[in-house]
Amino acid sequence: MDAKEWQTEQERLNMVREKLTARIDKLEPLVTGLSDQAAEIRRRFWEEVTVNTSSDEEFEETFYTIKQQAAVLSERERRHRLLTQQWRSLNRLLPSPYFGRVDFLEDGQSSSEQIYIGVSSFVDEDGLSFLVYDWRTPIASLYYDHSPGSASYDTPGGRITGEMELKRQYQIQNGHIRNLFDANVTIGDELLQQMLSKGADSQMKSIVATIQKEQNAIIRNDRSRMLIVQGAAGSGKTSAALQRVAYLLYKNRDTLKADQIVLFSPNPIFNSYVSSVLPELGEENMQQTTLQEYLEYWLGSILRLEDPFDQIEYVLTAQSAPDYEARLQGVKYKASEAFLKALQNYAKWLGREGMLFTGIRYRDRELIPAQQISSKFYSYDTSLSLANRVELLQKWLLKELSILERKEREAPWVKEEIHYLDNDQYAEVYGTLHKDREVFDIAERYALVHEKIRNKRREDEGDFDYAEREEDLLSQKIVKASFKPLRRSVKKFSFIHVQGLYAELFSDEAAYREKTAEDDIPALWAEICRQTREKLSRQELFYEDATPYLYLKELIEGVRTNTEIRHVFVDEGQDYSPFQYEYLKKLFPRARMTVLGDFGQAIFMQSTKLQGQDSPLLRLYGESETSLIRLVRSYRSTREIVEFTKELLTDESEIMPFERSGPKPLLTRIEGGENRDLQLLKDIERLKADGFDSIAVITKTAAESRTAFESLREQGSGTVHLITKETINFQKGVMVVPVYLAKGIEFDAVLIYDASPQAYGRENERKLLYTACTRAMHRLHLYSTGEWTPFVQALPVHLYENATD
Ligand SMILES: Nc1ncnc2c1ncn2[C@@H]1O[C@H](COP(=O)(O)OP(=O)(O)OP(=O)(O)O)[C@@H](O)[C@H]1O
Repeated sequence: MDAKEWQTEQERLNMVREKLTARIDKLEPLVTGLSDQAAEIRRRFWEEVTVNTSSDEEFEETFYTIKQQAAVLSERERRHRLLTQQWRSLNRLLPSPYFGRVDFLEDGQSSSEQIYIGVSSFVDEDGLSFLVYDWRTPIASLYYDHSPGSASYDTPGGRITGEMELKRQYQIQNGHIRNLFDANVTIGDELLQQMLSKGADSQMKSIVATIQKEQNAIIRNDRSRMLIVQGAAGSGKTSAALQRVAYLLYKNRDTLKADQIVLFSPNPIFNSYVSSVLPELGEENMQQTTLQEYLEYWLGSILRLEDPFDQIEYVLTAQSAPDYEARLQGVKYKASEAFLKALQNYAKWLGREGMLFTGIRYRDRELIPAQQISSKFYSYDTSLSLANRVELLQKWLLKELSILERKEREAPWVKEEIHYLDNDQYAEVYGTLHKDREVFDIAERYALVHEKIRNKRREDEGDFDYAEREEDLLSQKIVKASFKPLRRSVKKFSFIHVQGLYAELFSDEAAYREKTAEDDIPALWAEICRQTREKLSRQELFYEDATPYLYLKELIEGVRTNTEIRHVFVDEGQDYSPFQYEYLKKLFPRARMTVLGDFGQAIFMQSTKLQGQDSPLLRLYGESETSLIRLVRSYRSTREIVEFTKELLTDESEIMPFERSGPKPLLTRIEGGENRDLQLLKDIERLKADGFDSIAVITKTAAESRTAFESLREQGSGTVHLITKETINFQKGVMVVPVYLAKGIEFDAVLIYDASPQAYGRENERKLLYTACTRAMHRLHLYSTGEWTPFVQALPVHLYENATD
């Protein structure tokens, strides 16, 4: 780039910054002014209105003044919010107003337009000239999708075609151009190189300056009901998902709010890792949750739920347990669409027979026996759905309770209880009576007059018997309070014995076949039944049972839906079962779904394939409503690390490295665990000295993490942190972490604590090792105290270095 061009760019930058500063200066007093005004209105709110309720007119007057004051206040607050937003986005632009430029000559026009692209738009005083375009505007797509030459972009009014004459990228820091690149073929390889060679951070960063074409397609896809992204480790799936949220919020800013978008994340640390991307882009964060959190919310008060981490810990460590094989078969089966169908059939069967109810008990007696509830239930029209009949039943029960409640007022225990009431309760009843008395007095006066006229006393109106009325009211009160929990539990459907109904499914094979019309039953069904029932008898649920249990509960009680949510994002989507997807679809009937995942990292038993003919995800909304985008280029790791990790998988075609070089992965074999730990600590020190400050020692399981952590600490390392499933904040530093908790996260350097055949020997452990190794950005070390895992042994030797060589 010649100096003159650079100079021109710097001058333009100065001009834009001056205008930005001028606008900020102009806005600032308005922002503070409006805020003061709003505060003042709030402070003097009641001074401005005189409350007068002495007559209807005065009351009305007061009402309208309050309303008017509130309207003024809310208008001031709204304007304040808008101006503050503007002011914030201008301030965000100031240090680095844009990162890209394209010169575009639209067909039919005589001159080209220079389009500068930044994190938000900035329009000149004339209200027409865009000094900076928001990266989410249609025209900004040119920058991500095309190289110089013929180019086009889509607008709501149709496609605009033309010629891109220039594409330039900027690195601007505090108002100074640090770098300028003119891109030819793919955008910003150089800029991307620089971004990727930086160290890992405790927080994910936005990638708007270097979004790649395939990623842009994910971000801007707004046609499909279901968008599936199958992308290799480090290919930017999570990044694309977060920029997509920002895009959707921008594009639909009048109709979509951040809390109408929900992201299902793999674990709580991940939440903290990604939480700063959207605020960095000037948007509010969407809702973030884990499926476990959701399940806990609905089932946690009744049952103790196993979480997915305990499940995987069992799968990885309990191989020698006698019930191991059956448990694995159970996990797989309960994740399947076949089981979903079986539950649907079971619900139909229950519509005819077999419902289990819990009788309503009250003060040690059976108030409404289960048998009576059951007879009532099966007396309803069978053409009604199960849930509709349950709703009728609920109404009937509430009515029955009212009748029984009235009867109960006569019970001896109630009279007795009255004596033990405290003063407040008496006072309350007295207050009610007092009100009644006024009414009575008027009635009495009328009666006296009436009597005089007619000259006879009416017989039906006796004197108001306070004592009797008082007692009535008190017993009413006492009984009502004692019936309250019954009503509440009826409202919560506790008259249905869901636990029993779920357990019934697992009684024996013949019964299961009959109730579910299922014929493809796992071989070890008897053992699966025993395990499930035993767990339930302890008021506990396996992780694989939680979603099906909730599903059955909803088939009976009526489906819970959330119609507010418009977009559901599922990250690490390969780790959810087909069953769980069906559930999510039902739960969010008005939402579009974006699922991002990598089948190469499917380390849980209940995984789902994201692509291919047999992918249940393609069927979820039907193929015509579904788009699939594949990402194969890995941006996270160096070429050497990608080449190594890619060979760990059997299907190699799915990852391509990005051209960034570093040392080959280093294999260190050393006798004795203690020596290994010492060596590992030495290596950590060296890595730190090389400037890497996010270093992870990755183990297969949580149990192994704890042992490694203790041992490293004993060897004298005080600065190592242990990451457990309870950890919610992700911080830089040296950490020991089980692989399944490192999902979605990255580190400068990864040290695989034990790469022996004992740790990673079975086929289902291949993906664990792959997932662990793909967390590394710049350095990857593997350690073993004996043999190497067969997955490493099978690698061509030129892919790694040996520490002992
Ligand atoms: N277009 C891009 N420009 C700059 N950096 C990028 C880009 N795409 C991805 N990255 C970087 O690559 C790394 C991996 O991205 P990300 O975590 O989104 O990948 P992923 O596909 O979700 O990975 P995984 O499946 O392994 O969790 C991050 O550091 C991210 O910032």
